[in-house]
Amino acid sequence: MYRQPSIPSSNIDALEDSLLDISTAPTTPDGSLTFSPVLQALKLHDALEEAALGWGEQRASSSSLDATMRASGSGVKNICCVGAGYVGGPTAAVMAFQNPHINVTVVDRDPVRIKQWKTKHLPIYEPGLYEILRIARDGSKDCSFSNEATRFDSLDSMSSASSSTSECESRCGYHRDEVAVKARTPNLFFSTEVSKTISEADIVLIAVNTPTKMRGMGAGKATDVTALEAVTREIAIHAKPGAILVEKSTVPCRTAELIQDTLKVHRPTQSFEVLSNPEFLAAGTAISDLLSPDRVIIGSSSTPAGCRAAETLASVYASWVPRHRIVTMNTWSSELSKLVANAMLAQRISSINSISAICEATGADISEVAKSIGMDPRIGDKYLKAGIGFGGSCFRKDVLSLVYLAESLGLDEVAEYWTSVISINVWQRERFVRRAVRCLNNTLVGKKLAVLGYAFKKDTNDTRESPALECIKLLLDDCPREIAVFDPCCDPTTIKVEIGKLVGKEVLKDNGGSIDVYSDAYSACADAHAVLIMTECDEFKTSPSPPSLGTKTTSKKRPIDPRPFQRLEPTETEILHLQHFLTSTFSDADPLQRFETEPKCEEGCEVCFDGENEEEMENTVVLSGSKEEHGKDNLDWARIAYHLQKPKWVLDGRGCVDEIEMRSLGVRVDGIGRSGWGERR
Ligand SMILES: NC(=O)C1=CN([C@@H]2O[C@H](COP(=O)(O)OP(=O)(O)OC[C@H]3O[C@@H](n4cnc5c(N)ncnc54)[C@H](O)[C@@H]3O)[C@@H](O)[C@H]2O)C=CC1
Ligand SMILES: O=C(O)[C@H]1O[C@H](OP(=O)(O)OP(=O)(O)OC[C@H]2O[C@@H](n3ccc(=O)[nH]c3=O)[C@H](O)[C@@H]2O)[C@H](O)[C@@H](O)[C@@H]1O
Repeated sequence: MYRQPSIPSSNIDALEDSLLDISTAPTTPDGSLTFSPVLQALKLHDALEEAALGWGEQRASSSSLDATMRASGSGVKNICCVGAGYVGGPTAAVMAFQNPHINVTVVDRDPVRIKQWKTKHLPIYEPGLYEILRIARDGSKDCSFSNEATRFDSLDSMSSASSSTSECESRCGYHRDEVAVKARTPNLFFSTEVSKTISEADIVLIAVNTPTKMRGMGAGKATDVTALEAVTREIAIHAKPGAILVEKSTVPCRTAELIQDTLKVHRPTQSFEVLSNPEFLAAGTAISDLLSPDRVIIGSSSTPAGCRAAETLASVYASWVPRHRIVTMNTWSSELSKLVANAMLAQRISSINSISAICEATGADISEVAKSIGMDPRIGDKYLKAGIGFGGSCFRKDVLSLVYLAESLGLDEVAEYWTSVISINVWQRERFVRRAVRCLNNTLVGKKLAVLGYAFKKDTNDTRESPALECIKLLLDDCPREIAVFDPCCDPTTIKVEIGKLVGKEVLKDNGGSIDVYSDAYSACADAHAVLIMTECDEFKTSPSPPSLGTKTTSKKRPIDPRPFQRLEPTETEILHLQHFLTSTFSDADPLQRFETEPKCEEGCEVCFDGENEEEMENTVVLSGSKEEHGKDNLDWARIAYHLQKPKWVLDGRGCVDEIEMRSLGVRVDGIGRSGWGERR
């Protein structure tokens, strides 16, 4: 099911190695169903529609100053983004895509990561990322298409955008506008030449990792700014006079001061502006979040130079973000806003999880409670999905950073309040595992458990701070015969390597332990005494799906044809919108014939070699992973149930399965937030 790009480790010194360990880059699961261009089109559709609408609003209200800024980009020619990770890579790609007149270069000290960004085997998986990268990184050809919307009554006789033109023309007998889109030269680059690229940049974005400090003062809470400090030094030495420095990384409040101090030490006679521009994208929806952000926050000093710098950065965003969504404020507010945004989201999850325990004990149903409270617009329905708690690289670290800040300021009550968000999260996982063990007669000895879902959320291969792993560690204490793990977005080898690293190689089946990782759900579940659902993947859901609350919903509706465009020079967002419509309608990865030839991998590329006939693919333009044309199939629970040991158990940590449907298959369900078998016994 997967093509495994085995990533050789970088050959850099020990300190850097340890920092790179913190910065994990899961591999791209080319074989994942989520790579289907049709699915990607459907998922991005809403974001694009919104972006196009936003442009409508903006066009109606935009000032001539905005228009001038967009056209000129306020003189910005080169942007350098330091850090080619989950934030740096996609952010730079979208910035370059939307600003063809600006060269954006992403630099990283990890040569392996940079090499991956230059090939079709990207180091991270995000729906829609590759299409954007293909245009910005590889350039594009001239293309043209009819400005007439596709007529669905004649779809059968059409196969592409251009054939739709001739069909319509011959039928209606008059000439419609053709839209011509000019070729683009590449303007997105990836490099390991950090200092050289910094020295050429008008704007330097800092998007390096800022994990929790693991030792010394503030260990376990404070932010480790080692990587940020190292980059700041590089910038201080090499940046050209007047360059604007931008914190994209999530940083403690008043970090801009630290950066200014470093700059002053190295360049005492020159002044630089430091902006705070935190990123709010979420894993799995990074591209739609970037294309259509709720807001772009820019913090600056209130001096004229600070405001000018903020305007310059705003002008880069204004190429695709409506001006009213770009909010400027003071630097400290901006830095703090990011921590608070994550803390508030995490707090909602802990709040609903705390209520889930009350539901289990009283007979109330958490999904019904969440639905009813979420209908109050003052509360809203997002981030109210109870489960085994939040994971991911940021919520925990950012809440802890806030706790540390409060403690440093002597605000103990505040620190205690936010600490409880983390405590509930840990407690919730433990509760789930306790319930699972209790359902299985308080013993796991000799039993096989199937774990469905390993990534910290659906639609991503990001496994940092995976709640599943924390639960697996707890389950191991009860000595099960086997824990069989499956995740539709993660590569089994990567999961094994990670478990070996974080828990110990001896726990893996290959080394005589009990954990095995499977590439399909049915083998993982065969003969299991219980199936534990740990990630809210759509594939795991029964039908009809339980009400979905909380996480950003993905539209299942077919994209609509955005034509006719009002102007004969559509924006990149509009062209992308059309491309998604055509891709989903005609299952063609390059319906506008815009893509340049995909970069070839080196001779003997391990990823290509792994099960694929590269020669066959060479002359075809494909989007990475687009060979899977079908959608994500929901699991056949009847098939799984048939092969489970009796009594058949599903322990649902993410509210994925319908209890009545499972009962009809002879399966007992126990889950989060409703009284299940656990209480009835
Ligand atoms: N992952 C996410 O979804 C989000 C992350 N953030 C924040 O963005 C920042 C970056 O996060 P990720 O992209 O997830 O991290 P990451 O770990 O995926 O990427 C960071 C990159 O920085 C590179 N790097 C570190 N030190 C360097 C140096 N001195 N010179 C050159 N390159 C260097 C690393 O090699 C790595 O490739 C963090 O502060 C995080 O809190 C913010 C919003 C979302
Ligand atoms: O700073 C960051 O790194 C990012 O952190 C989160 O994004 P992310 O962690 O990628 O994903 P989320 O969708 O927020 O989910 C986080 C965790 O919460 C869990 N969750 C989410 C929503 C919910 O209702 N219930 C719930 O348990 C998810 O399963 C997942 O484990 C924020 O949503 C982003 O805005 C932010 O930029």
